Amino acid sequence: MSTPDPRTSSDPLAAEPPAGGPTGGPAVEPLPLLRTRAVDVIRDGRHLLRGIDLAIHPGEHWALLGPNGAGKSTLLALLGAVSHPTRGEVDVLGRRLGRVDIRELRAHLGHVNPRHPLRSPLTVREVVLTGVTNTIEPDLHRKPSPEELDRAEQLIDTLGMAASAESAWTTLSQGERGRALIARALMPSPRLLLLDEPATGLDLTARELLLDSLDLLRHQHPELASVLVTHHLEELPESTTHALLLRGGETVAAGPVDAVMTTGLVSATFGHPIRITRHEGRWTARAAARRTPEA
Ligand SMILES: Nc1ncnc2c1ncn2[C@@H]1O[C@H](COP(=O)(O)OP(=O)(O)OP(=O)(O)O)[C@@H](O)[C@H]1O
Repeated sequence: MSTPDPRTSSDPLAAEPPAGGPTGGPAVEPLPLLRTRAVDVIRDGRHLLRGIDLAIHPGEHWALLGPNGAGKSTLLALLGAVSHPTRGEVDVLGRRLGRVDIRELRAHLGHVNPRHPLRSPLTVREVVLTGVTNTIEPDLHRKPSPEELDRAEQLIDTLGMAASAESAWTTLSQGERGRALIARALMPSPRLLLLDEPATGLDLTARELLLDSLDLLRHQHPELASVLVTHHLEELPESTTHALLLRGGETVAAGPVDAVMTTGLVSATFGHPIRITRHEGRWTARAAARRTPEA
């Protein structure tokens, strides 16, 4: 099979987006990196997802929000080519799930699993370098190239881990591990980064460092797209562009973040009156007062 020319190909697996605009002919709407159409997931006779339609383009940063059991992890598993839909279509990087080797697809996705099963005392740098081979332990038969070492250093710096590059994994805090895992997931230059509740269990400083790092990363890599799953609006980086609200396996709303993250739609999603405010780019959610306390 011949390799498509990344300068002319519209293949989202290609390293660069197709040319367009003033120097490359008429601007073309980039192909979505992820697309789902009328997706249902049924397991053990239960509808876990129903009628999910979604398109995620380069440069978009989606929040996937919903209460416990809404189907967020089930949807992320489809987007990460980890599982297949029961009905409907899922295109990941232009490839239809069910028609391609999903292991090949996964190599182009940065999937951050907060339950990374590493037990040995590798350093942060060594853990980040395992992203090249997407293995838990280093491949002892393979020496990292100077370019890979440089990239690891840059990512460690972007994720705010330069001072801990030599620290052993086993001694890291949960927040430090989270940031190291994002750097690891970015080693193969994925077009898409999937983050499953990256801020869960972090203290305030660790959460803010993580969110700052994500903002910086998105600024430095404008073509990257991402999907971040959370229950908490406070855990969303300022650079979030879009949101999908899920309840009971169905979409409540999906689209640009300011149109979706509203008091009415978030309240409907969580089944509770919740007041949303956005201040200096970040969101807060508070239960709306249902009655005035008696004097
Ligand atoms: N293999 C399965 N068979 C049957 N039910 C399942 C299966 N996997 C998940 N579920 C159920 O599907 C529903 C959605 O689960 P999912 O983990 O996707 O939700 P979630 O939004 O990620 O929840 P949480 O916020 O609690 O992590 C849950 O009720 C869960 O119990």
